[in-house]
Amino acid sequence: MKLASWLFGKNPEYRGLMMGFDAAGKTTLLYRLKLPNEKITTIPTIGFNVETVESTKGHKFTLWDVGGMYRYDPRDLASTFRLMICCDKMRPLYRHYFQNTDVFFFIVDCADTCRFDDVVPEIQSLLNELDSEHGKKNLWVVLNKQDLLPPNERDEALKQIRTKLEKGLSRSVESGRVRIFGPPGFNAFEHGHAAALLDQVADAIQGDKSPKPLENGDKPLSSHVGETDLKERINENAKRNTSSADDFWQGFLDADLPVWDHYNHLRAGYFVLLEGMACGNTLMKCADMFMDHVDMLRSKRPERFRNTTHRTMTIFWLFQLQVATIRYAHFKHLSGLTCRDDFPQILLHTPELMDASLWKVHYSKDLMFAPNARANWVLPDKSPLPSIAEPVQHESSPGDIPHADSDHLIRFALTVIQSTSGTRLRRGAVIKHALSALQTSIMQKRASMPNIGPYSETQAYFWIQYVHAALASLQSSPGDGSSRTAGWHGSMTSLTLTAFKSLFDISGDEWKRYYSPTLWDSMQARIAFVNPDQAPLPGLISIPPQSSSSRAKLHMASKAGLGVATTPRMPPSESLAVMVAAVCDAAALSDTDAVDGVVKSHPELIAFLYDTLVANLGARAGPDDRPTATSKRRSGLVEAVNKALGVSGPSAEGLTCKMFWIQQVLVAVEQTAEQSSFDSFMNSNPHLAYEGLPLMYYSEMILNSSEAKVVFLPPDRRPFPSVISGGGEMLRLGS
Ligand SMILES: Nc1nc2c(ncn2[C@@H]2O[C@H](COP(=O)(O)OP(=O)(O)OP(=O)(O)O)[C@@H](O)[C@H]2O)c(=O)[nH]1
Ligand SMILES: [Mg+2]
Repeated sequence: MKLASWLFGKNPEYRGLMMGFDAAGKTTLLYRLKLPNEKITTIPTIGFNVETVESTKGHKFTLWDVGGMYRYDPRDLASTFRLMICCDKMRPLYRHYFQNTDVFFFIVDCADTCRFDDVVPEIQSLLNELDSEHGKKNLWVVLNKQDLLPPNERDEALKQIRTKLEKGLSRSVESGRVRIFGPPGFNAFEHGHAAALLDQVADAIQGDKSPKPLENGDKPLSSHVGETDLKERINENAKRNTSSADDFWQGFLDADLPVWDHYNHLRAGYFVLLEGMACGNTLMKCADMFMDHVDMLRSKRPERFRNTTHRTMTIFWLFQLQVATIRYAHFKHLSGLTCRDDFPQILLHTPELMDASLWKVHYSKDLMFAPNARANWVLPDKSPLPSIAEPVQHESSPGDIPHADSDHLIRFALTVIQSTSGTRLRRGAVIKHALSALQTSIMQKRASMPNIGPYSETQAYFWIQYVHAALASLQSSPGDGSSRTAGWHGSMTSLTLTAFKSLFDISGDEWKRYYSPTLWDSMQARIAFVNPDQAPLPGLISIPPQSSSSRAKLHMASKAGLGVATTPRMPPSESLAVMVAAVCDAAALSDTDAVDGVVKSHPELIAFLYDTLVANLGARAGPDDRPTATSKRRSGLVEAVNKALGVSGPSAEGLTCKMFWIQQVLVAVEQTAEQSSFDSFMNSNPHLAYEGLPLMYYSEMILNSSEAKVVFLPPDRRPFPSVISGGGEMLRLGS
């Protein structure tokens, strides 16, 4: 069983943080350690790089390379950008970087004499920061770029640098807290030098016997109260609360619960999770549902339901319930979801939940009761939240329908309708664009899967019409909805293929009512759309009585995070093709719209970022890029990113989200041929069209935190791509 770590939560290795002024060589050093034999070209790090590297003695280090932690110089354009993302707004969040870090590096550019006077004060303020918050930690000052010192002056220059550091940081150097590392000639390009650094650090850590490597494993939640006590309380409550699950839920909806205590809070929260996730809602949405309910209870029965809503507290408990539910399901080897009646058993499996003060393990009182935490979701400041166990990925999720060869067409159609309804995109244009991509994708698929039929324009259009008719019934007004929607209240846009097929009981043979097999498979039908010969195409399709809406709900809840498969995967190529078509159409439509940086949808966001970044990026890195040659490009990049950061709109909320997309588009721009048009750029980088991409890197909890809005948080699911290969050379991008 693999474990997803939770923001800096658990790592089997030592954790190191690389800091220093811009262009000191942090990224170069990191990638020299990671890729000993490759040419390394860098551009300024936007946010972070993170890599796991191994010392020659086999010690693993997860190294974070944080771009630019230095002061603001108004003459230097680059630092404007740094200031914005890294200094003022970053300071309160240093704790997120420092937490669980075993060793710190401060990389110094020995050839940068202009800024050398700033090095000691910078390190000093860093040490103060570490002192106050993180106890005694080791800091290694690395004397880099010695190859740039003139050979005949090198020894003298190095001596001066060392003396300055030792004087300025005398107490810390004497106590061994600060160690200076800089054997003669040290430079980040040489792997031998970098490897020697890591070995010394590993030796020092071993010698100190501390810090110890972080534990791996699924540690239980910790609580202030004993487990036996908690279990007793759970059993007592379960005995007292004998109402059936349905009666309890009805009582909650009608504000008619006899007691509103911690146990019933949890029970109601668990029911809301089951209900909300079955409609494809995220945990954040479930929290909204819960708070709406509680508001309603309070307004109906203020004497019984007193507590006012608190967003962080609500999300904290719902998340705990989600984790406990998943753990219980794994423990019991349940293939599907838990049900309402499992509640007491889930609690008994994770009794800590019964401790109403469990939040104190993770949050300080000051943080929890601050107005910001009441109104927004904030990340814990004391200890990370528990990790969600990530099960082995099963090929089929619960409720999955065996793969049929028509699935790819149905999925294609579903994505067309989902991506275009409610937008101002031209469905016709998107379909036209997407069909040619579909044609290519089918041709590729047929090479390995001969059971897939050849591309047919008629078949593709038929399914678009059919899916459209089905989804139209979900959008019908609530009055007539009850008969047609068979109790389905989920969102149309989050419906997965499996859930959709379950809901409408689709087998893949539906076309037979409309087309004769001869016409359906004819060459004529492949080339262009032909009208049906058996019955006119449907305009509206109701959910059939034999529909398995419960299976659909099960599948949605599982996908939303209450069952198996917690890390999302990339959509299949036919869906991506539609999304690419939508982005290209948005770009064609938005000639003037996004000039002020206001984008209304994801496609508009990508089109805007592409325009902004490509227009401002300037010349690309050449094969001979060394410090001076890259400086122009560095400031061009910073300017481009600054402009791109001006974007706003629902798809670009918060700094983490913006920076994520900027980074993704930048990497793609660097990888794509210079002269390519926007359409071919998108066809080469279809992942950019997928709005859910951030969730492949970030958990929902991080991405939706109020911290993620104001600072750029590192991903907790997987590192950003930071390697670019093009024209035979590797370019390292600051993540
Ligand atoms: N000659 C020489 N150049 C180096 C050395 N280390 C890095 N460089 C160059 O210095 C420039 C900056 O290096 P980076 O590794 O990007 O610097 P950084 O510290 O990551 O910079 P930011 O990401 O902006 O904080 C690049 O052009 C590197 O090729 C070194 O030891 N010797
Ligand atoms: Mg860097």
